[in-house]
Amino acid sequence: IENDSLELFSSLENDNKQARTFKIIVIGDSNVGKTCLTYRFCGGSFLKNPEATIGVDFRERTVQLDGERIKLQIWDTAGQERFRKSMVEHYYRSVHAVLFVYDMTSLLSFESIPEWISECSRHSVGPLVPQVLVGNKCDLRESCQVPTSAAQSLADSHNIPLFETSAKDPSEKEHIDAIFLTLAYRLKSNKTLRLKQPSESSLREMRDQQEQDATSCRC
Ligand SMILES: Nc1nc2c(ncn2[C@@H]2O[C@H](COP(=O)(O)OP(=O)(O)OP(=O)(O)O)[C@@H](O)[C@H]2O)c(=O)[nH]1
Ligand SMILES: [Mg+2]
Repeated sequence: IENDSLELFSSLENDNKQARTFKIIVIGDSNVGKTCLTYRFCGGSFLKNPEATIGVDFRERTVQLDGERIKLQIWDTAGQERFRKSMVEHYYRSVHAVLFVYDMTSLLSFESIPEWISECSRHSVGPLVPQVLVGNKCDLRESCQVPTSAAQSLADSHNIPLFETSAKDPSEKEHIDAIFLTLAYRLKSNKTLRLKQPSESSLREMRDQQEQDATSCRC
């Protein structure tokens, strides 16, 4: 009886324990599908007519990994320079993982990846921060401009895993889950990570900035 009640107690304790939260930023050129990918992961469906992201959109999903609840706080960032420049510092502050995205039908978006990687390092995102490279829009096979071999060698040279997927194709839904879960597993087992949460005041400051950007440069 004693054993049973101990087990019950520890499982109750587990349920009550707050889920650990990890901040994942999604980075890449405008129009590559960052909003659609994050929407697919958090909302389940394909977002048909997304607008260009201004500043950042927050999405969230809690997953259960080996009996632990993990909350993934996903920062869907803006690809357009004018909608992101005032926010860059906020993107990288206390980030736990990074997802780089390019569009498989746009060579230019792929050629930007090294710049996104170096922006990351300039903001002191070190090698302990899990990263993945994602080629999106694999459903548009005929218009593909980025050979898998080229993407793979870029990924290898940075020691980052590569995934090719589609936010649009419903049969890729589980694959998108797996991409985010790859990061979540690495975060869960990385005991050395500091789990600093963004403070309320810095979030407020960021939202004010976002409103300013939205009203001043919709041209
Ligand atoms: N065919 C296809 N189209 C996609 C896919 N993902 C996104 N799109 C389309 O690509 C366009 C851009 O998608 P977004 O998700 O808004 O791109 P973004 O990277 O968030 O762009 P910014 O917010 O400006 O940085 C939209 O017209 C989407 O419908 C995909 O997997 N396949
Ligand atoms: Mg967007």
